[in-house]
Amino acid sequence: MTTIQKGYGCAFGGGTIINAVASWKGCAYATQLKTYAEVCLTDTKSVKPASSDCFVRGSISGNPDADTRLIELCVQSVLEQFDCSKEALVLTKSEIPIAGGLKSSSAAANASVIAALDAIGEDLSPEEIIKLGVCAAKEAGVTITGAYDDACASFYGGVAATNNKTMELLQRNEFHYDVLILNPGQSFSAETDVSRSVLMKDLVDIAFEIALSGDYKTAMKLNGLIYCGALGFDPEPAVSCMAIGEKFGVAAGLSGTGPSFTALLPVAESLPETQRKELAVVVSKIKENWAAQFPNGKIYETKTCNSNALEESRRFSEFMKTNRLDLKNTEISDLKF
Ligand SMILES: Nc1ncnc2c1ncn2[C@@H]1O[C@H](COP(=O)(O)OP(=O)(O)OP(=O)(O)O)[C@@H](O)[C@H]1O
Ligand SMILES: O=C(O)C1=C[C@@H](O)[C@@H](O)[C@H](O)C1
Repeated sequence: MTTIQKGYGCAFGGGTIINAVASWKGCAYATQLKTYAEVCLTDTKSVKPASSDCFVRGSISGNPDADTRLIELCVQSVLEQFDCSKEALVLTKSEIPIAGGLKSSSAAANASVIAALDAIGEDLSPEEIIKLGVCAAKEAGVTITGAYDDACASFYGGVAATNNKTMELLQRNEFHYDVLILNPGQSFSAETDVSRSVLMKDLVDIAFEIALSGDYKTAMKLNGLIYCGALGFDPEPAVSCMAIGEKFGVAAGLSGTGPSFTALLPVAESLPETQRKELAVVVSKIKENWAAQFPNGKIYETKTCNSNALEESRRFSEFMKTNRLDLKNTEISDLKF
């Protein structure tokens, strides 16, 4: 089997302002945690189909048991759209924990669609790229509403409010915060209780209007408490974090369908020296507090992201191709482009 063309894409993970499961309307923001994808087109029929209708074989670095159907469907859709009869391998490498509520599926979908386009040398509009990934996510069964909100945040960066039923982007803004993430460990975001969430539709609608008014932090706090109530999560990680970060107006809440929580803090570099030091103490205290609550959990320190995934992907592709690298043998920490 010979690889004849390669393509690269990447996209961002994120956090939730409003989970769309209750009312189809959602709002999400992008973080700097990324998923990278590499697509290799091959010139023989030796790629073993993952299922009878699929001529793309996927793998997820470091996660041999994870479900690869989403990325296979993404690449297959691109090849079909351009009548490309080649077979393909798609590999992802990611900083985003899988199925934790941190938009891992949206990032993987956007990254693999972009990588497939790069491999065949074709373009689609941002909207077409996002919708292709959302359709693949629906087909793969990894989403309830299609998660167009997450997909838009992962692609455009910033904060995006959408109607997931009509796949409309209602609002997109720049979003500048430092972000703390608690991933408690267990991952089951696909197994959420939809009917208990829908019970809260009237409350979530109020939170969504608050988000549209631009008060994203209040919307996020409200959304977090509503969904913790509906889904049986203890809101303590969010409340204790906000108590520690009160002086800095820290907002925190459940992300997606859980189990992760995210917190928005002021951008440290934007503060005067003394406050920056105080903020660093607050960050340490939040991390200690979360670690005590979830000894097996993982804590991530990142920032919101306001870059566009397609532009980021072009830089990534050029870096990989110029340096003749392949994703399998390259550490994420070495992807400096
Ligand atoms: N790096 C990745 N590479 C390939 N597929 C991935 C990757 N990350 C996630 N997925 C796919 O997405 C699925 C998880 O989707 P799920 O919606 O449950 O998680 P999430 O997107 O992290 O959560 P949420 O939508 O609540 O933010 C995985 O089972 C896998 O199929
Ligand atoms: O599966 C879905 O449809 C969704 C899952 C979560 O990420 C939510 O945050 C999102 O709004 C919708």
